[in-house]
Parts: sequence; structure tokens; C-alpha cells
Amino acid sequence: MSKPVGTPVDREAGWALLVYAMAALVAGSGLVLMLLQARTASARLDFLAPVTLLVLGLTTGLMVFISRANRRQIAQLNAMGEELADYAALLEQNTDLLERAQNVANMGSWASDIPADDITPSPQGCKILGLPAGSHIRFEDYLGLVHEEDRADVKSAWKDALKQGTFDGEHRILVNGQQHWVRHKGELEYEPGGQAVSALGIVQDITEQKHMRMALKNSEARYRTLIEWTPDAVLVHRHTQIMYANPAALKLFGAPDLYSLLRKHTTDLIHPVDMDSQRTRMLRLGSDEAPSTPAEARCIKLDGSPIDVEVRGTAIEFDGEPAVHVSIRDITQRKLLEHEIRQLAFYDTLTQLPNRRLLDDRLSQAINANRRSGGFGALMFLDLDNFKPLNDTYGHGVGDLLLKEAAQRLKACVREMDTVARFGGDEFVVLLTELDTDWQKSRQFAETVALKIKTAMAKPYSLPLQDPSNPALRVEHRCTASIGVMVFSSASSRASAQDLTKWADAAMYQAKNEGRNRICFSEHSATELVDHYFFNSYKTSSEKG
Ligand SMILES: Nc1nc2c(ncn2[C@@H]2O[C@H](COP(=O)(O)OP(=O)(O)OP(=O)(O)O)[C@@H](O)[C@H]2O)c(=O)[nH]1
Repeated sequence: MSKPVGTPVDREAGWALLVYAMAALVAGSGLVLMLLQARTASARLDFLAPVTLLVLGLTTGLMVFISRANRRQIAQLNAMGEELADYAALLEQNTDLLERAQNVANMGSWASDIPADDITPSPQGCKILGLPAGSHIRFEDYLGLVHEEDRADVKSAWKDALKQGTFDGEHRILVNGQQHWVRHKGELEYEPGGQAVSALGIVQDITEQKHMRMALKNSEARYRTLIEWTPDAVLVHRHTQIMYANPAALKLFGAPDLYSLLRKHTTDLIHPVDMDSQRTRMLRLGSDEAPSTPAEARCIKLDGSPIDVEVRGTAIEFDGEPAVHVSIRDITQRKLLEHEIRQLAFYDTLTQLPNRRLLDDRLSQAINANRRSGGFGALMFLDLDNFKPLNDTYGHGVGDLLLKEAAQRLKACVREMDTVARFGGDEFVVLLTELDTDWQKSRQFAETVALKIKTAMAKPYSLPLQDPSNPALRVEHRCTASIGVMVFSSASSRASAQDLTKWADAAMYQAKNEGRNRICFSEHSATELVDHYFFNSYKTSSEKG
């Protein structure tokens, strides 16, 4: 089978050319015949054949020409039709996409022909407004959907929009008896004369957002009311910048007004001693949602004075953004009470020196420390000599003054790290710690301190007689001290705190018996020495081997 040559258009043009050529040949033959017959002046009837040929040729050519022109126009029209169909499909596709997008966004659109008072919502717009799909409504119809309390506002907003060219507003509508919040936003178009002719806008159902916003507003209002009334100080800060302070916080920090606190950072209110720990807590709060455990801290008021507080923080959302709520309780009174209880439990009320209980505790600590360091300590037991006559002659009040003065003198004789305790009555105990790892040096040091104490205590006491009729009246009293000293190492770990006190007490009695105002070393000090060397040599050999 032979293949056709060329495209259909080429073939059609070829056939047309052939027909034109044949028509021209026929018409030409007719014309030639006519000319020849005219020359030979033949009969009138003889013209019929050539004329027929001429007309036939011309008519055929003309018909082919017209037919081709028509076919071209039809082809063009067909092409345009196909193009239009493509556009229509694209439009349909875009409309479908737009509708789906509006559906997802819960947002519709609408167009309004203002002079005709005709509003055409999109399918999603109809759904939001509770209208059948494809509805056209008048402005008055729309007002009928609007909640009656919002109707006047909508009317006046539309009036303004006609002048301004844009609008953006929220109001309530009723859809099947249910209240919905909608937001309209749109633009108007004007004709050259200034008359608004059309408007295009979007409508969005914002009921859910509105309810959430209202719930948030209500909970924030509740939160504010609660913290306004709470007796604890409350600060809300974001990255330490104070955003809110309740009246109790103003009072606690001595702020004259809210503004003076809002200018501050929480770090401005933390005492330098607690800055690091509080910063760490704040950083942890930023990443951890759980409220922090209460912690004691020192804060500073705006006038710079310190306050003891208990702080507790928790991460919150404030004005829609992450922040930290800090609750601050003033614990100054509690601290004072705690201090008072501690003083009563561990300190002598008259001299403010540690009492027997605290002494025992510190002595045990010293024994343990010596055990670790392998060094020596010393315990001195003191009893005032000739104290009773002062009491008996001038009364206990004056005796108390002497005891207080004796306490001060004792403290002045020792280092900060040492302990001076009142054991009871006119008895005192001095604990010297971390003397030396050498027995001789430690004993010497203890003896030096004991001598210093003996000298200080023996100095006369000038005491006011507390006579209201003569306040300047004073009495001079001489009252020495008998001192028993026990040097201990505790390396042997055999001696307890009670043992050491007992041995020092015995040495003190020895000093009393030997005539008072003197120093005696406990004979157990030597035993301790032997134990010490035994223990240390054992320790060294076991470490080696
Ligand atoms: N003012 C006052 N006296 C007290 C206190 N506690 C005990 N005393 C008195 O202290 C005295 C202690 O008695 P002693 O140690 O025997 O009296 P002393 O005159 O020092 O006798 P020697 O120690 O033997 O020298 C007693 O009179 C107690 O009443 C106190 O808190 N205040």
C-alpha cells in the first residue's frame, strides 16, 4: 500500500490548484472559442458552447475558492472553540480549588453589585451564612441574619465603607438559631463619577477563635483577680524583665507605685549572695514546665535593705506569650523565730555563748576532723574561783554581769574557728581545733592559750551595781580561773566527746585542789599521745603493705 504524500493541508491545496487550473483551462477555452467565432461572424447560436465553457470554468473556480475560504474559517472557529474549552476547564479547576481552599480555611467570599443591591456569596460563603448554595441576597436580607444587638453597628460600618472604600469588622449572625461570630473584610470599586459600583470581600467563621480568645481573657481576668488578692507577693517576668507586680509585691519591695517595679528586672531584686542560685532556678524554669520547689533566698528592697523570702516560680503564659510567675513570701518573721529557737536550743541565753549541746556537737566534729587530718586538738575546762561571794554580796544581777564579761574575755583569747561554751554556772569550756600534727607543738600552743586565758580572767572586773538611786556606783571584783587542759588526737578513736570533757573536768579539779588560778594538763593527754603514735604507725604500715 502506497503512503499518501504530504500533510492533509498540502494535499488539499494541491487538489485546489488542480481544480483552479482545470477551471481556468475550461474558461480559457470558452473565451478563445468566443473570440474565434466573433472573427468568423458565425451564427448567434454558436456562442452558446464557448459561453457555457467560460461560465462553467469561472463558476467552478469561484466555488472552490468559496469552499476553501469557508473551510479555513471553520477550522479557525474550531481552534478557538477548543481554546475556550481549555480555558473553561482551567476555570472550573481553579474554581474548584478556590472552593476547596475556602472550605479548608472556613472562609467564604462574596461579590456585591451595589446599584442592583445584589450580594452573591461563594458556596462556602453561603454555608457560613446558613444560605442555600447559589443564593443571591440583598443587604437588608443580610441584616436579617445579623444578631439584633450588632445590626446597627453593621449598618454604620457599611455606611463608612461606602465612603472609605474598605471594611473590616466582626459581628454575630444567627445560623439556624445558633449564634456564630463572623469576620468580613473587603474592598469597594467606584465608577469615575465616584459612585460605589461593586464590592468584593471575604467572610470567615471565627466563632471558635472568638470563644478561645474570650476564654483566655476570662482566665487572665480570673488570674489577675486571684493574684491581686493573694497575700503573697507575685511578680510576672519575661527574661527577668518584670511585666506585672501585685499590690503585695509593691508592699514587700517598698515600691511607691507599679511603674517603679515594671522598670526593673528580677535580678535587681535578688541579693548578691543568692544571685547565682536564683539565676540557675530561673533558667531551669524557662525549660521546665513544672513549678519549682520553694526555696529560701535573700532579696533586696528598692531602698537597698535585705529581706528573707521564700520563692517559688512556675512557667505561665502572660498576654499570650511565655513568662514566669514568681510567688514571693516574706519569711523575715519565720527566720527571726527560727533564729530564736536555734539560739534557745544551742546557745546560752545569758552570755550568748554555745551551750553544752552545741559544744558536744562541735567536739564530735573536731574528733572526726582530727581523725582525718591526724592532728591534735585541745579541750579546756574552766571554773571561776571566788565567784560565789560576788553573788552573795551584790546579788545575782551583778554576778550575771561578771559572767558576761568573762565570756567576752574568753572569746578574745581564742581564734574565730575555736569554740567558747558556757557549760553551766561559772563553768566554761574552750575547744581549740586543728592545732598541729606534732604533739609537742600542739601541747605548747594549748598551754600558751591557757596562760593567756588565765591572765585575762584574773584581771579585776569593774561592775555597775545596778543601783537606780546611784547608777554610777561600781564594784571591783577579783576572780581568777582554774583550768584543766586535755590535749587529744582521736587518732586512736577510742575517746568520745564525753570522755574528753570528763578528763578535762578532772584536770580542772586538780587545778582547784592545787590552789586555784592555775593550769593542769590531764594525765590522759599522755595516753592519747601513745595511742596517736601507735595508730599512725599502724596506719602507715598498713598503707605500705
Ligand atoms: N549570777 C549567777 N550566778 C550563778 C549562775 N549559775 C550559777 N551561779 C552561781 O555560781 C556559784 C557557783 O558556785 P561555786 O563555783 O561553788 O563558787 P565559787 O565561789 O566560784 O567557788 P570555787 O569554784 O570553789 O572557787 C553559785 O553561787 C551559783 O549560785 C548564774 O547564771 N548567774
